[in-house]
Amino acid sequence: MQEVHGNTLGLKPSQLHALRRTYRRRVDAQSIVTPELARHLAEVSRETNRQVGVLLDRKGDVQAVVVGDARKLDLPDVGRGRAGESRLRGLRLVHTHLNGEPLTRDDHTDLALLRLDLVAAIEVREDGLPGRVHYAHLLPENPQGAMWKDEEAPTVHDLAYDALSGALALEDEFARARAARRTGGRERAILVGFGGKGRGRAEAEASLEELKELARTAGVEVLEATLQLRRDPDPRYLIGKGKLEDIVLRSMQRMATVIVFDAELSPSQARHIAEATSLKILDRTQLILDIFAQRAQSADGKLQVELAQLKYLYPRLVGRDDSLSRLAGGIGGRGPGETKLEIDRRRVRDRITALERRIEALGADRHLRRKQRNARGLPVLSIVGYTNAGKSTLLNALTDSAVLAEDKLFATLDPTSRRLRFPRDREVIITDTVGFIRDLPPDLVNAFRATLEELGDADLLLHVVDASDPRQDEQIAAVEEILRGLGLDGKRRLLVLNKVDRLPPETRAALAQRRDAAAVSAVTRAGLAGLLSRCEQLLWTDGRVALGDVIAAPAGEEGAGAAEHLADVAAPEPLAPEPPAPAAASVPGPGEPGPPRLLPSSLRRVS
Ligand SMILES: Nc1nc2c(ncn2[C@@H]2O[C@H](COP(=O)(O)OP(=O)(O)OP(=O)(O)O)[C@@H](O)[C@H]2O)c(=O)[nH]1
Ligand SMILES: [Mg+2]
Repeated sequence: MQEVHGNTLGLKPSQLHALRRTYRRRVDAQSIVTPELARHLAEVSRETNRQVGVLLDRKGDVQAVVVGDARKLDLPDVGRGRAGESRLRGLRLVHTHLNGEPLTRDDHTDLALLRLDLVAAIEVREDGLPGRVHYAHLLPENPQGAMWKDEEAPTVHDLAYDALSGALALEDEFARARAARRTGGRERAILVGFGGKGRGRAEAEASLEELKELARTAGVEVLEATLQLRRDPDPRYLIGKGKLEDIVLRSMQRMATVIVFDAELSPSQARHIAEATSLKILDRTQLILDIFAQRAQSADGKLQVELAQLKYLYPRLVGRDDSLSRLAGGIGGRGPGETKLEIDRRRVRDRITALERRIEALGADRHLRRKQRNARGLPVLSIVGYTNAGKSTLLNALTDSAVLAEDKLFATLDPTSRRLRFPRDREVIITDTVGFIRDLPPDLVNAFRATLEELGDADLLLHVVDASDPRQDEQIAAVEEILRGLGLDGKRRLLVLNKVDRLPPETRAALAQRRDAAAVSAVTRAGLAGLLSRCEQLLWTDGRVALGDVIAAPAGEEGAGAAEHLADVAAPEPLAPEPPAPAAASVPGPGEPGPPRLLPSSLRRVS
């Protein structure tokens, strides 16, 4: 005889026996419950003063008998992981309520989370006979956003709902909606912010805003964003279990395909959450990695992103295999190459080693080219700054070129260099770099170390800030922190407050003064002449004397003012077009003439 699940402790042998006998009962496939079964459940329930329930399959056979306490019933594990997003579980729960209450929150949660065909509660009357029946089934996506429909019947005899056809029709609807969504193609995400000790509400909210930007950049449709403040992170789920339940319910309602956490999840948290929700789970780092994977253009960039992804993935490749398939494909599972993530740990490790070697080899090339460039003795001006600060736009404005600039995070991945000519025939190399971001994943910093180390050659760093962004203080701090991590904090740099066209004129000069910065607008070109003369001063007047000092240049007076044209200040000169990716043999040997252009291709584009 099969086991009776749940709260069986303290039941009399006769009661247990009656419960076990329930397994012999059958219902026809269409009916929610038969009057006989309802009477039996009500009787045992009244006698034990506990809720009693059965899980019926689609043939109408009893799959499990469960007993709870007077107010609730805990279902046994009915198997985790959905058969498919458009499928229901193929089980309906029929149980008793002792206090005449309608369906509870727990009932609805079970219905939704377990994707049951149906949940029914039979009121048990004082006399132990079955009374009203409340039942609910899930609903397809609807404009009201309702997840389920509640119905009731005065007695078991009045139940007219066809449970089997109802479930099949629903599955059809789900499948149709799913197919329609698939043609839409975009991932649909719920974002989850997290704050607590060491991260107050304001900071957590700002960070969540940034996560929205990241998601947008990654091409994810953000359905909603929710924030949890909690003193200590839950070791298992990061957020509280109740909150997670809410999120899963919402995700079902909104047909989300992915949940993105604004935190770095430990491998075990990611696994537990994925198991509890059957959804794809991403954290902030993975989202950033995905953006990089989508954007990497150069061979070097692709290798570096792949390396970072694999390093992130490696500790997560434990346990159930399907954690892998859940990671593979779509957002977060995209590799820049044709690498499939369905490879085992050993192959991942081998791949990591191989990638590291190749990146190192490319690094040696780069080193050689840099030496050549340094031999030419041109000063190097490198633009750094938070992502989306306007670095590429500034480079374009200064050199009249057309580097991709757009209102997305990490528009630039590969460093680009241009020649910039100052008056008196002075020339510099000006380079644009990948944008920084708060909590830049360490694997990514490491992977891009090779690219970023070029910053070590810079004579001056132009730290570009979006002066119109309310988060600029944190952004400046984040950039400084990353520069420190790269050992570049000793470099002299000039703060450039960009986008001042968005500020009221009277605050521009004050802000520039306070931060001892140059105020510019890369778009209207205001302040560019002033910026250039400060660069000139730092490079040639003060420059080369106190290398390694952070120079506090005289406070600027520019910032306000009409658009200034640069035509007579700087004659921009784009570099020669890039030749096809050079083979190792194409690196000129000693004495050989270098490439007929000012800059080695490695700087224009990492190759
Ligand atoms: N209003 C205004 N918008 C600007 C200015 N400079 C840049 N932008 C806009 O800011 C957005 C980002 O510019 P980018 O030049 O791509 O920024 P970036 O720093 O290179 O960004 P990443 O490469 O993504 O790190 C674009 O939509 C630009 O048009 C400016 O001076 N004023
Ligand atoms: Mg850029």
